[in-house]
Amino acid sequence: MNSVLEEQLRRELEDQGIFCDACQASLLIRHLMLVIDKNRSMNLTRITDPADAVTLHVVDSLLSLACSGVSLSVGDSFVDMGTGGGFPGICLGIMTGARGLLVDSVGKKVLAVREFIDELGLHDLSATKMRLEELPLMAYEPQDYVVARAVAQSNVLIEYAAPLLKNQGILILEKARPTVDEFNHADKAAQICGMSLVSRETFELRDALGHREIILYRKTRPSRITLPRKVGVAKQKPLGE
Ligand SMILES: C[S@@+](CC[C@H](N)C(=O)[O-])C[C@H]1O[C@@H](n2cnc3c(N)ncnc32)[C@H](O)[C@@H]1O
Repeated sequence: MNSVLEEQLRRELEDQGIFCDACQASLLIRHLMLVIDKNRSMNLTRITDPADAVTLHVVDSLLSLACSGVSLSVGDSFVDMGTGGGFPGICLGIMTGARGLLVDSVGKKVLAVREFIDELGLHDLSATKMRLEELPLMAYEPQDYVVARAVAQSNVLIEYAAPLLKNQGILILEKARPTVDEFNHADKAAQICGMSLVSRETFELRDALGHREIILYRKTRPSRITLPRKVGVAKQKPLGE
């Protein structure tokens, strides 16, 4: 079963221009199977058909690696904001060897992600239970990359990410179909938070399973406001709206 899924995964990633070796494919599918298994006792995903989950979770989590503005690799650091069952953080860690901190406010999800990390032997990844607004107040080093998939509107994510990134650090947003309004709000929030748009690339998942956009922002200057704002304010009074 796993070997069929590994082949499917490698083929679909290759179609997106992403090379995945046999060892990486094996780890990525083992993570997916751990998620599907854990999903029997807690809510991590609605997608439980393994072949669909390969596309909609694993391939989807890795599309940013096809973007020319992303060169995440060993020695780089990243934060996965709102990791859920480890998407995209565990997938990116397996594919790149980068040092990742996977963050979620739900303790049960973080415990599950820690189990997955231990089981897969991913020593460069760790998971912590925290609100994203509180993360910059902890003594974490400024990050090379911050990523988020399916967590909040782009302007909110830009506000969460700005104080986590080092100068020239990159924010990777994975979106289905952002509206013109969402994009305009993000643009204004980026100006306030000291971020600049780098690129916006579109991808199609196999068999019309989904249209995706990977939007990159770069931290280029200090924020015009003090960040982070208090917990909850980013969503209650979103920047740029
Ligand atoms: C829809 S899930 C997506 C999970 C995962 N990124 C994925 O693509 O499967 C959104 C996750 O973000 C987390 N989240 C949302 N807002 C958060 C915040 N302010 N701080 C920490 N985690 C947050 C939620 O607990 C949830 O696990």
